[in-house]
Amino acid sequence: MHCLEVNDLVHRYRNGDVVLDGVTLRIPAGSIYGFLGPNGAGKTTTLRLILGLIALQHGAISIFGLQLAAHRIDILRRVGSLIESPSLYDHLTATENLALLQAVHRVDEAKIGDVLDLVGLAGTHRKKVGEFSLGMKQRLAIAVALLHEPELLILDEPTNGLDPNGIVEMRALLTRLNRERGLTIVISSHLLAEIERLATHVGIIHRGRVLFEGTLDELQRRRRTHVALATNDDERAIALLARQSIAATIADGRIVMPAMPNTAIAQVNRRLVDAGLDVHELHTAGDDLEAIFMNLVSN
Ligand SMILES: Nc1ncnc2c1ncn2[C@@H]1O[C@H](COP(=O)(O)OP(=O)(O)OP(=O)(O)O)[C@@H](O)[C@H]1O
Repeated sequence: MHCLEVNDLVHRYRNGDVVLDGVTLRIPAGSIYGFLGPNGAGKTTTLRLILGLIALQHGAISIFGLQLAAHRIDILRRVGSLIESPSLYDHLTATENLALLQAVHRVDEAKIGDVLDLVGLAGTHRKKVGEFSLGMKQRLAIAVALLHEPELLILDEPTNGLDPNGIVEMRALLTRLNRERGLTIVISSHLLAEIERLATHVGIIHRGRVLFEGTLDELQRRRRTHVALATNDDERAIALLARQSIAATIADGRIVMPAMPNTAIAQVNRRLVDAGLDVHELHTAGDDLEAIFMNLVSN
């Protein structure tokens, strides 16, 4: 069952070019869906349309099997989101911030403690949000999004600006929400590495068009691999490899060779070492997001 279906969205900002050009997405219930694309690809615009924050110009959106256009209020009551910067009051504590929204959503007061526990902010007590780290603020923003117990959580680049520790915490939180509460999560990002560690499904958007949609496994299968090598004399190494008919080039300070089986990699290593070279690094690596885009676009 799809929790969210987006069909043929076309969007153009006033006096601007087309920024979404037929975007169709299928987000399975219970998935963590990574919505990937470089800056300016159209991720935020798509998410704004899904949340009814900007007017739909063309196409259709259905959430929980209901058309957004006809059931907007009922649907959005069941959706939590974090898009753009969260509106939090710096001079209030986490509990006080949530208490304001508790009144708006008319949820039980006990829910405040629940969501603070869930995002790991239960111990902040009298600390004002103005004194929070960025990671704590982001987690509080997620607590805000969770207060009314949504079934679908939509997050636009929630790890932007977080340090590595904050990113790890955010990933752990989202995985827990998905596994323990069965929440469907859509998370946008421009970082493949981030999505790879988190998502079950992936949609890749580039210049307003969806280039790929499928499971993470399907994406990995499309990902071309290569062998990366670093030595103390890369030019000599390339010459030695050429003699074995291995086409090697230098990219990003490393020698890059076509993918090969482990036995062939071991043989390359042996030949280089026998020739007196020091091998600092030798491993199989996958394309990065940029290379995946190039591959998808050129296909
Ligand atoms: N309010 C706006 N008015 C005019 N153009 C806009 C507006 N918002 C976004 N755009 C343009 O629409 C295109 C898509 O932007 P969008 O923010 O949806 O992309 P994105 O994938 O979320 O990128 P980023 O990661 O940089 O936020 C960009 O070219 C952007 O300049």
